[in-house]
Amino acid sequence: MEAFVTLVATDSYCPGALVLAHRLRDLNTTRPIVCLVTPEVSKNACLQLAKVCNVVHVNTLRSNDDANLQLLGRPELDITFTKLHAWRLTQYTKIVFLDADTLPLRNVDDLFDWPAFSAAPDAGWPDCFNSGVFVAEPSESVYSELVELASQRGSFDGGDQGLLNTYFSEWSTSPEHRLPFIYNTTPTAQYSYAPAHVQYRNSIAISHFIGQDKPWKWQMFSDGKVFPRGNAWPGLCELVQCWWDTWKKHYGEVRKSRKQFLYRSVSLLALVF
Ligand SMILES: O=c1ccn([C@@H]2O[C@H](COP(=O)(O)OP(=O)(O)O[C@H]3O[C@H](CO)[C@@H](O)[C@H](O)[C@H]3O)[C@@H](O)[C@H]2O)c(=O)[nH]1
Ligand SMILES: [Mn+2]
Repeated sequence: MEAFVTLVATDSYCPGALVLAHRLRDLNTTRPIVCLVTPEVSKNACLQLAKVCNVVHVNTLRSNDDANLQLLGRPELDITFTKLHAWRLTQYTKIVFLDADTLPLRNVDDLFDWPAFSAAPDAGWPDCFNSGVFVAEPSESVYSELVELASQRGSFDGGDQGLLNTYFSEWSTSPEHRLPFIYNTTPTAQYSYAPAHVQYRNSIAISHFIGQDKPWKWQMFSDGKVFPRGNAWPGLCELVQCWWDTWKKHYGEVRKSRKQFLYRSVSLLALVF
């Protein structure tokens, strides 16, 4: 059996996982969806998640690597080592891991045709893979080796991506394990090559909102259209709109804020749970 797997280590990423799971289902996946959940996640969030996926409780794995996380500018990503628990899901022969901030734009069951370990290049350093989308075969021994490597050498970015790139270092020289970029496009990357996003828009399989600006932090006008954040370019607004349309489809319209003009996403969890 094969499964999609995601991770919710804090309530703040729960909306992401809910939209991801609904989206996979709306796009008619034939595979079960597993959500790894840590003890930090509230009971209410777990209840909501359990309605759309199989919740698997795991303990939090932290990198405790403040220096490298500082370099990455993301101190909150110390908990991403928890992702390693995906290798312990040995009841599945193959898994496709998707970060909670990914949004499939079409059915992506074809990812299961790829060999383990497969991943797509990272936009910031294409000789490294981005660890938000990968194909893997669960294995207790790989899990143990990853944990061992983490304790011996740590991660060069303080998160799972640095560790996994060190462990699967042959990835960069094995083309058969290199997923096309359309499986993990990153429209929020600092250098995101906007013209290519426009040119290949219809080929994108998965959009991945890397960085701190997650779709659930955006606001919306009362007509349901997203309020462009910062210098967001039109293609990005369209993708965030797609995320919000999925949310609205399954959880209804978000209540009007006191200002009457904008729907506030910040109170989104409170509105649903
Ligand atoms: O407070 C948190 C932080 C992260 N997560 C989970 O961990 C994932 C990774 O965090 P995210 O904010 O998505 O990281 P990115 O901005 O995507 O940054 C990059 O760097 C991370 C650390 O190496 C990798 O985990 C990512 O896959 C990679 O894209 C999320 O999607 C969630 O599934 C939580 O549940 N709560
Ligand atoms: Mn991510």
